[in-house]
Amino acid sequence: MDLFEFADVSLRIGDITILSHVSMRMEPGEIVTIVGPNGSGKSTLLRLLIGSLTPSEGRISRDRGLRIGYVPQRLAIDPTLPMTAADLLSLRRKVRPAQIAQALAEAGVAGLERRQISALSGGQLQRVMLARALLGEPRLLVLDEATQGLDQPGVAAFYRQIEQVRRRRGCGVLMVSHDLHVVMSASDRVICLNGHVCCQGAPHHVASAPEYRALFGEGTQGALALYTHHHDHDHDRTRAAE
Ligand SMILES: Nc1ncnc2c1ncn2[C@@H]1O[C@H](COP(=O)(O)OP(=O)(O)OP(=O)(O)O)[C@@H](O)[C@H]1O
Repeated sequence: MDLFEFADVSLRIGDITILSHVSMRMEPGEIVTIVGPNGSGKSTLLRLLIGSLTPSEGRISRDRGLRIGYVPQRLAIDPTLPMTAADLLSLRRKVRPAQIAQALAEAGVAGLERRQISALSGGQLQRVMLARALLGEPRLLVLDEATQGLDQPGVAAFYRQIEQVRRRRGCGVLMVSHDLHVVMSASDRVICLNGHVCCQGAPHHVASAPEYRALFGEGTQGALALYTHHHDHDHDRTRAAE
């Protein structure tokens, strides 16, 4: 059974069509990355998946009892509040100190229980957020630009951590990222979104596209190369005016 399936899902808010006829599915243990330009609906798709938005049309089915661990773009609470990493991990559920220690270790930040959130580096904070998601024993990890603000080595290290988690737990990983040159190597499949699914496939197919190679290494422009790969259709027909 797939972890989840989107069948011809559209989302409109007011007069604006944000997502149009999106169909996708994920198998257990897969790492899938969603790329696309700003405003292309990536975060909206994740919100539909975790159930905080409902489709206007189409159907989203999730495997029975699917537990999703969500790592947001940034912390929704003030990071300067006096709060330790252990406090953050205990906010939503009652957890034993041993569970906290184990989750932090698995996320690559062992021993930081008593550290104030305000004293964590960006990379450490993202790992604490990952630890928080792992506490729910997810079968699917969902990461929304979780490496924003990290430097290049920090980004690469974070994705290595994610791969380790996947290897150890066998959970699926769905992520939105602009760090295409890094996530390409870590992903089983890449989906390019621009209000609808433009193209998708194995990273090596995408990486061999001349458009991609021409732009490879030019930071987030790599995402643009992927986005133009196999581009044989007109976006204006499926997007409402923004
Ligand atoms: N609640 C809302 N009401 C109206 N428009 C919305 C709402 N939420 C999102 N949008 C619009 O939907 C579009 C897609 O937004 P979304 O945040 O999903 O894009 P994104 O691909 O994640 O962008 P980015 O790469 O900049 O994070 C944008 O044009 C945004 O303005």
